[in-house]
Amino acid sequence: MIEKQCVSPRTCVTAAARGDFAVAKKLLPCPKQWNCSKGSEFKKFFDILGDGIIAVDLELWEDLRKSSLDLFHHQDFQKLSETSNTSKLKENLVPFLDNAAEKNITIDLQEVFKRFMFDTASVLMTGYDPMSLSIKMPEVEEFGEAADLGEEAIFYRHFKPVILWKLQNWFGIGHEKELRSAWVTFDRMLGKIISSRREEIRCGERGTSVDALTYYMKVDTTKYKLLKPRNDKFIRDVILSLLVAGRDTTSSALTWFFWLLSEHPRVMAKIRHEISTKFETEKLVYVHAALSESMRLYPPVPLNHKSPAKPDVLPSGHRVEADSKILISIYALGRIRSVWGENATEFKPERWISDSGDLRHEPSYKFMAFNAGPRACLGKHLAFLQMKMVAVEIIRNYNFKVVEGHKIEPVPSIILRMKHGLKVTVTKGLTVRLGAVAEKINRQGSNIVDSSSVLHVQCLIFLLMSF
Ligand code: HEM
Repeated sequence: MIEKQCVSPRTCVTAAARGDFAVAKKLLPCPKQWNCSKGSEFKKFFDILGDGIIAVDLELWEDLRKSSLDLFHHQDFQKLSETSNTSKLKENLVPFLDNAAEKNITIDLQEVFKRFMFDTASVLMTGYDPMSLSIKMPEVEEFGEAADLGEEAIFYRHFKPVILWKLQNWFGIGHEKELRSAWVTFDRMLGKIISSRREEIRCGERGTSVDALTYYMKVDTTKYKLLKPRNDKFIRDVILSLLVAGRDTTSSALTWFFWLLSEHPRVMAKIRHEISTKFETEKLVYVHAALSESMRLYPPVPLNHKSPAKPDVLPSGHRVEADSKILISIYALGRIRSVWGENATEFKPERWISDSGDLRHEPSYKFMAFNAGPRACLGKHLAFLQMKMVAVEIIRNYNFKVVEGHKIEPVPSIILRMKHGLKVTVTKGLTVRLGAVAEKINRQGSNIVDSSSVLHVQCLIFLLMSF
């Protein structure tokens, strides 16, 4: 068990998460002994991701993790993220919302966030802007549709006997049919981008590019021996994982956040007050608290998959065998009363704020939306920054109202999306209409399909399947 093997388990996993593998290894001589891998079954479920960071274990993962850390910490990469967010906001999101407000068009905020995140993630990871969000929105966003359907198919693999989904895949039927076509879409789209970048690099162009694609095509293999910068399939795997990690999670988080705000006018009023008095994103304590609170209740990645490298004992006292499948319900964890208190199911951003008015730090093992330990999310900081920029821009300039009677229901998927999207109408200006607030308070809970109960059923199924 990790607690028994480590001199100091917290130091060990924290060191690994930071990328201090030397420190981590001193405490635990071999990464295999961290007993924290995802296991061979995970790789089978997520075969579409190939050898990308999300799906692999051990030494290859270590090289990918360390090289990604180098990239994510690079000042130019962080600058690229900030400038692409700013320009997408000004040049695409604002004109899109202005147009919707002017023409009184109902829009799907979930679709808007997905496209926004796809465009910005694509600029950051590939240097290419697909322009999927614009006033003349292309009807189908190919990558997004493929990712959504692929993620649903992977979710169902968790329930089916392996032989069944393999046969379905072989014959191209059911959800496996969608997964196969998603695979073709990813290969085609990334194949084109990779070959044109190789050509640009060959011609001496893109010398100063800092996107992930260029970085991995030129990655230092004396430092990262297992990476294969010249292998197109390898590059496709690396970039696909980064794209999926950046796009789907952040758009899911923003969608649930905006829905929760529409249900809690008191929180919205406090956010409006904060953003009218503070102008730097780092100082937006209440916005940060509200985003964390939203992800506690609606974690974009609701499940986490672990597989012990050798027999182990969980902190609960349960014995687990080597290679057994352990699914942790992050969704359930965020709602447990003994962990979060009697008001665990309520949306209360104040729980994240200390008496002195600063942000209250919650350990990652308690707030697991970004995972904990060596495989913790690498993009947490970027994600918070991006979400705050988008939230502030929208809240400062627009009022939005969820369409009367619109059903809020989660899709059974490995990413917590809304089944029917988030349909809203938008108006310009900061004025909070008091009538609308009162009306909202009266309506609270009246037309919401209880998403909690749907997800509780999902969690229960998972628990039953894993034991
Ligand atoms: C609200 C936004 C986000 C949430 C909730 C989130 C959550 C997570 C979670 C739960 C994991 C662990 C997945 C697993 O073990 O299967 C993860 C891993 C990861 N995330 Fe994020 N993520 C977010 C945004 C981002 C962004 C914007 C990026 C990149 C720009 C990113 C990059 C990564 C990477 C590279 C990993 C793999 C880490 C590893 O396996 O070592 N994430 N994220």
